[in-house]
Amino acid sequence: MVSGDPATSEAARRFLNGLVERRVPQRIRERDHTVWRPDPREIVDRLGWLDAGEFLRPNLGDLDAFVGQVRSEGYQDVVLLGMGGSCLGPEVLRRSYGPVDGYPRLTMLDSTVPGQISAVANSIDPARTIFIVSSKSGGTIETLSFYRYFRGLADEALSRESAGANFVAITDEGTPLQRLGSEEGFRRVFLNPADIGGRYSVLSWFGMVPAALAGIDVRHLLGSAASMRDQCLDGSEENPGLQLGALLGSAALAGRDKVTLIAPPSIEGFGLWVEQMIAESLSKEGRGIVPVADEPLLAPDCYGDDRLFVFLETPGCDEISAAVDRLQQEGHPVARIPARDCADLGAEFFRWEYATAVAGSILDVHPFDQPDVQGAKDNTDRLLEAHLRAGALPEQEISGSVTSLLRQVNRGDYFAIISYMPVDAECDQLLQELRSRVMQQCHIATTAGYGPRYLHSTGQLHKGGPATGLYLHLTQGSRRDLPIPGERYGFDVLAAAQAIGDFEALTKLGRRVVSVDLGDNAADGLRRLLNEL
Ligand SMILES: O=P(O)(O)OC[C@H]1O[C@H](O)[C@H](O)[C@@H](O)[C@@H]1O
Repeated sequence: MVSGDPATSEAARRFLNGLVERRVPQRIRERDHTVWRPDPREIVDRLGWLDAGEFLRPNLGDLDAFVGQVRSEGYQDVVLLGMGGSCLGPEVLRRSYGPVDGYPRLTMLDSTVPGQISAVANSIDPARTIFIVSSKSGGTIETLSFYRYFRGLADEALSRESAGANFVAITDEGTPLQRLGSEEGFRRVFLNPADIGGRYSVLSWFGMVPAALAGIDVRHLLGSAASMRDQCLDGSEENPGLQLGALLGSAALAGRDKVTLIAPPSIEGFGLWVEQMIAESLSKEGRGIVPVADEPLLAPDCYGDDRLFVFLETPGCDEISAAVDRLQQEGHPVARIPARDCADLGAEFFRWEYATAVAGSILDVHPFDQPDVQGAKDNTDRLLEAHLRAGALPEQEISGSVTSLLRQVNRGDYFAIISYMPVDAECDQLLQELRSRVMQQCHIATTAGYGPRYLHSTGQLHKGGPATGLYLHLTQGSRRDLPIPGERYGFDVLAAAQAIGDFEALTKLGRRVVSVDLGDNAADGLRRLLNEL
């Protein structure tokens, strides 16, 4: 199962035996909540992902008809408005499959930063775009604000009466979004089974509606997931989800709590989804696993002994395979999962969902809740109220420097860059350089996330996981605002309230965090930071 480090391999084998002896696969199949907790709450009503494909299969004809109708009406674009579990799965599919001839182009919006919203708005014709408003709870502030903004654009381009046809919702029954959908004339509201949690929802309507609209073969995805599900029903040591879960859990207990996913470029977006799956499911109560995704792949001596590498190995990724071989030769534990690019994505989604649930049982953490995400949301609400009262937000505290942060590094720490700015290829490249420098100089794991996306993913880890994080919080001062129809604040204020709110949450917990304002030009600001190192 794992090469490079016999101790990690031996421990995983032992835990795997123990799981089989305790009949864990059979008990998961029977929805036995005692696999995780004596209390069934937020467990028995969160295991619907085990059967998501079964729920969808009889509805696929209906989905085909829906997609056929949209295509026949000549829509050019589909924009998915959603956060966290409601958009990361579709984002992996979008990046992995790319545009499909004859189908609308799929775009994702999960940022409140005005520049990002304008970039999406400028790239589409709202009259010829289907907007998918996607939210399990139906009450997520970002998603509903995006809706208001784009509904405003569509109303202007069409008319208030007809623009509803450009909107589709995916949500649970009885949510505010379901009501909004029927009151405001949406083309369709897809109701998802309530027992599927947000981050476990990619193989349900949440993933399959955007995928089908973008021309992705959802039958193939579900078929691939079903074959993995069948293998995960197996009560023996051959169960692939059980094997990965045993490895993740046992390695973390032995101090290898930085699970580093290495994926080939063809499916590299998969890391974004795994990051949320692990961070929100397994990092709480002061312990857990730190997911490391999309990190630069460097020489073996840049890594500490707190790593477990999992390599999704696809044919033809020879350079990456050679670098992974070197890690293994130097004694780093590496698990290799053979994959066939997009063809196996359905199976990998299911394998990691299952393995995460198993690892939760080993680590004695509740894998279906996210108790520390709420704190930053409460801070945001409080700051927005303060803004309404006083007409301004408190200033973002600018504190310390990247070098002062790195002086505090201890063995086993991780360095997390959290940045509130539009996603941009040049900045992505500079952020990767920053991560490389930190890895080379300090030999610690690094992560990078854009705000507010990370709040719905690694935000749980930052606040609820082990206190081993060093946080570089990057903002961009104030920019041109973009109004949110019906609100007394705009997106710039919302994004700033989220940035300040999370900074305050981290500070209050005594986390090591510095905040740096990158100035008007984010790329120049990042280059200044690089010069400091
Ligand atoms: O789908 P929604 O209800 O809008 O939730 C979106 C996201 O919100 C929260 O931050 C949760 O921590 C995430 O797990 C969830 O995916």
